[in-house]
Amino acid sequence: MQRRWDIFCTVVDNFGDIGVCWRLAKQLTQDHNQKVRLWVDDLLCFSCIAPDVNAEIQQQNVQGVEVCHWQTVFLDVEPADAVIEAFACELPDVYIAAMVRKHKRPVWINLEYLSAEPWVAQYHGLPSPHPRFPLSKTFFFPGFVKGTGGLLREKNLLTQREVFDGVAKRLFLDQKGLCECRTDEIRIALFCYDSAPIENLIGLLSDSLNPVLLIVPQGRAADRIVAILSHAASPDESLIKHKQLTVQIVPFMAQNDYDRLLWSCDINFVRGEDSFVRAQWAGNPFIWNIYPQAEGVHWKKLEAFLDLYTVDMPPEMAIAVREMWFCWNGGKALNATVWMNFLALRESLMQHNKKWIKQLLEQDDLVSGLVQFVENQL
Ligand SMILES: Cc1cn([C@H]2C[C@H](O)[C@@H](COP(=O)(O)OP(=O)(O)O[C@H]3O[C@@H](C)[C@H](O)[C@@H](O)[C@H]3O)O2)c(=O)[nH]c1=O
Repeated sequence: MQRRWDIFCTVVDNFGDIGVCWRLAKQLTQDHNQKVRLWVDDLLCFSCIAPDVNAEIQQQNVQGVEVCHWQTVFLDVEPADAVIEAFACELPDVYIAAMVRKHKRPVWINLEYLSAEPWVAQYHGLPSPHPRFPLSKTFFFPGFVKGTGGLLREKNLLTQREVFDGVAKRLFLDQKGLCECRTDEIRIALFCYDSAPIENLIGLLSDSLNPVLLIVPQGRAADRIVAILSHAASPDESLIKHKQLTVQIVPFMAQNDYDRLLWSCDINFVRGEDSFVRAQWAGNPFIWNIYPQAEGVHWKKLEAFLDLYTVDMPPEMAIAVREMWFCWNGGKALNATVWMNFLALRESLMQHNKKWIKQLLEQDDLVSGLVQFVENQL
């Protein structure tokens, strides 16, 4: 049944908050024929991942989703049937009061951050009564195992990814002005935080046995690489060659194109939450730079994911993956042995990732779970 949804998103930092909400809004609209309003407080950040969004327009229709600028003074609007507050952002009081006044109370969901920690399945689906209003919201926890809310996955994602290999891939690379790949060249996409040991990686890739093409979206990591390789920079600074390494700095891409970039590369360095999940659906070897949190809380999350992801790997393979990820997150120095051991696993990781995807497919995707949950409540 077609329901109306309001999704509220505050951009804390980076692109992950709006990245997740935008996918969620699109999937509700396109895969489930729902009517979605997406309230975002930072349209400029949004327009980086969705160039169709005009940061100057307060209310606009983008790919079937009604995009609204969430401003401090919130107008009295009619709440939808289902309301999602993303990542515990606080709904405006005036909106909550309108929810209370509705004859049929909306289903209120707090969509949480993704974690592989075992407690997630226990907390997923728990209600939380509001301290001031006679309403209750439900915690929805995305996750990797049964009993959690699952992961964002469009209905036709894996089919699209399969048919992409071949002509479509070449066309995409061409369109994006990405260098022609030599047969022995390793193509790597790099998206990471400042804390990652980029200097070490650049050194290792420069001395690589094979030529390497490193594709880096504009941003702080790209700036650092330009600084590191300043002696080798070409006049336009978008293509830098140093020994075996070619660095190509590319404009930040629309989200759909970024997916295609992940499908096109031999190895994907990803970060945060959304690109991390997309790298898993891409199926190529990937290395996760986890969002660093105070007091090292993120290490537990990293371990929890690695426990799930490596459990079926032969021990040497599990060790090599753990070592690489540990070093990439600053646990210890990244050296040639760690990198070479990881690189040697490329083929076996492709095979492993096929099994991993199969395992992930055993659970419903996040949006199907949300739609089902809302239908059961209304
Ligand atoms: C590199 C690139 C990314 N993207 C998209 C993919 C994702 O939707 C988004 C990046 O989001 P993430 O991978 O999650 O990384 P992030 O670091 O940008 O976001 C983070 O934000 C913090 C506030 C959260 O606490 C983190 O958990 C995480 O979500 O940007 C593009 O659309 N084009 C690009 O060129």
